[in-house]
Amino acid sequence: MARIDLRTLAHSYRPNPAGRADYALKPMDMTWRDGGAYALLGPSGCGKTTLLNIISGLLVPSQGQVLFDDEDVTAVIPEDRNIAQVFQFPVIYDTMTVRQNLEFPLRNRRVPEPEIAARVAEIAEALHMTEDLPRKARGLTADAKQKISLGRGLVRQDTAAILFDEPLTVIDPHLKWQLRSQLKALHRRYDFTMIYVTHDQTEALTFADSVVVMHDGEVVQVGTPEELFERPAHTFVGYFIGSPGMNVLPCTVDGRTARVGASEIALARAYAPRNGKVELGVRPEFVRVAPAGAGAESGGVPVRVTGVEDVGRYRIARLRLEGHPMAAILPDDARIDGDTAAVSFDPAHVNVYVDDHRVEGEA
Ligand SMILES: Nc1ncnc2c1ncn2[C@@H]1O[C@H](COP(=O)(O)OP(=O)(O)OP(=O)(O)O)[C@@H](O)[C@H]1O
Repeated sequence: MARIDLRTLAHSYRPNPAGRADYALKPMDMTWRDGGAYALLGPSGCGKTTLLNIISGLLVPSQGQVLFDDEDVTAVIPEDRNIAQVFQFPVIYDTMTVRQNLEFPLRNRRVPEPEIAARVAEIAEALHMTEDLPRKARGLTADAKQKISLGRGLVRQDTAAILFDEPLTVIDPHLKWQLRSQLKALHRRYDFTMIYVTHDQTEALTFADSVVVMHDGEVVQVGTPEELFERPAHTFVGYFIGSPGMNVLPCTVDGRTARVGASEIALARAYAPRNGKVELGVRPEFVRVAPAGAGAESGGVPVRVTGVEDVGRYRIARLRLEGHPMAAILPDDARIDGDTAAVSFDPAHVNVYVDDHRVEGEA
């Protein structure tokens, strides 16, 4: 497996790109650690597949370099890059047996026969496919066929990295979590460098040690699931991760106080007044809702209650603070009477953003 470095990489599908908006990938520098399990997460059209195809060599970037263990492979064709790629839909040989399908990538590399047999048995066992080995692929379900694709991606030991492009899209939801944990177990066992593309936050957060969040052609944060939750580096990460996403409220800051309209909110750190678009971000999990009137002395600010939704695992209060919509997750025993209430925020979990980027305050 290899470490992958992207140096001032950018890509435009246009022949003569004029400005940033013409780039599907804006200039980026990034390192993918050898043996890392990464999820590449972002909404449709943010550039995930473009980035993956540049790493695999299916696409040559308009600028910058791709390095595998310090070797520049930007101009190297996919076959010579030693990358395994698993796509959304099964890529297998229907007329071959499952065993032959799994053996194929190894035969191609002239791996000795005893090694092929051992490796295929190991991967089939890890994917719970041992009994299917003698069967023709043609007669299998879509799920089983995609498992063969995963197996073909995982079977080689000499790949620089394994790239997965939304590989569980066609898989039955019941099987999804099972396959995800099998992939994770295989990662622990073999230490593959894995990049797993998805637009599904649950899939990303359960699979990866490190999540790379993309938005509009840019990597806006690389972090552990906890970091993305606790300290979203960009307001987009706040919206995109979490359900409901982070509340983002326009404010001004001065010292340890943020002001949203006439309401004052305490901050854990001190901030100099800032120009530009200043906002505070607080997750619905860190908003406490109290009866109206639990006001100034307890740090609460008045809100209007526009609704309470029961989503099964918890209830969500929909509120308006100085006219701005926001949400709070309610503990089981919380009661809301009428259409007004007071909210307070846990200062340690209030983030401040300037022009969408998180800024650090002074201790
Ligand atoms: N071959 C192409 N020619 C021109 N534009 C393209 C091409 N492929 C992708 N794009 C554009 O580049 C941008 C990024 O697309 P990309 O497929 O990389 O996004 P994605 O995050 O993988 O989306 P999805 O999850 O829908 O696959 C989009 O605006 C898309 O329309």
